[in-house]
Amino acid sequence: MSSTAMKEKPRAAETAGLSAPTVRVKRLPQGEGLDLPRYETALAAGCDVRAAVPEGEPLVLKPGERFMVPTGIAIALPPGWEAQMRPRSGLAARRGVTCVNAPGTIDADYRGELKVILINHGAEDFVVRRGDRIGQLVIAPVWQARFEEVETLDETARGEGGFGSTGV
Ligand SMILES: O=c1ccn([C@H]2C[C@H](O)[C@@H](COP(=O)(O)OP(=O)(O)OP(=O)(O)O)O2)c(=O)[nH]1
Repeated sequence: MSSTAMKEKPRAAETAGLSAPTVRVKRLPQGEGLDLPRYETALAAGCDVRAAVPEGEPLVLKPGERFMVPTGIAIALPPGWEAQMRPRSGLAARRGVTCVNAPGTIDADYRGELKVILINHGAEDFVVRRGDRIGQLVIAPVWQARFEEVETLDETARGEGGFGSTGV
């Protein structure tokens, strides 16, 4: 990371009228020695997470295979925030490797190890080595709504149209 990125205080959330949350990160034994998530550029939205597969024991994802890759970290988000586990576009574009469940949802009350559920949509084996950057975390505010059961919903111009109803 550039030292400029480190010195600048987080700005994007402040633009939206919120102050940046503090996310507590716990390094798990299998994450020993790996870099913790960090923003690589001043206004990056995501922080890369790394594969905590054992040293010298790379994981091989054959075409079509998927695997829940450990990251060696657990986090505590403050209430009202979520983390999204998203694919890295470079891996997607170059290798066809993405997250099956993108964006993965990390709940504020989850304390287990973060995992990246990778799938290899490419035509070649994809090798994951210890420390490889396999996904990125985006921290975002989230609401818990009140759900209210009703008999009828208000009418709209769209009505029940969806799934391409407006054409291509
Ligand atoms: O890509 C992901 C998605 C989820 N999780 C963790 C954090 C999240 O809080 C927990 C549960 O995820 P989710 O709610 O999507 O899973 P579920 O299948 O609905 O399981 P549960 O019944 O445990 O909520 O799993 C990850 O580590 N990586």
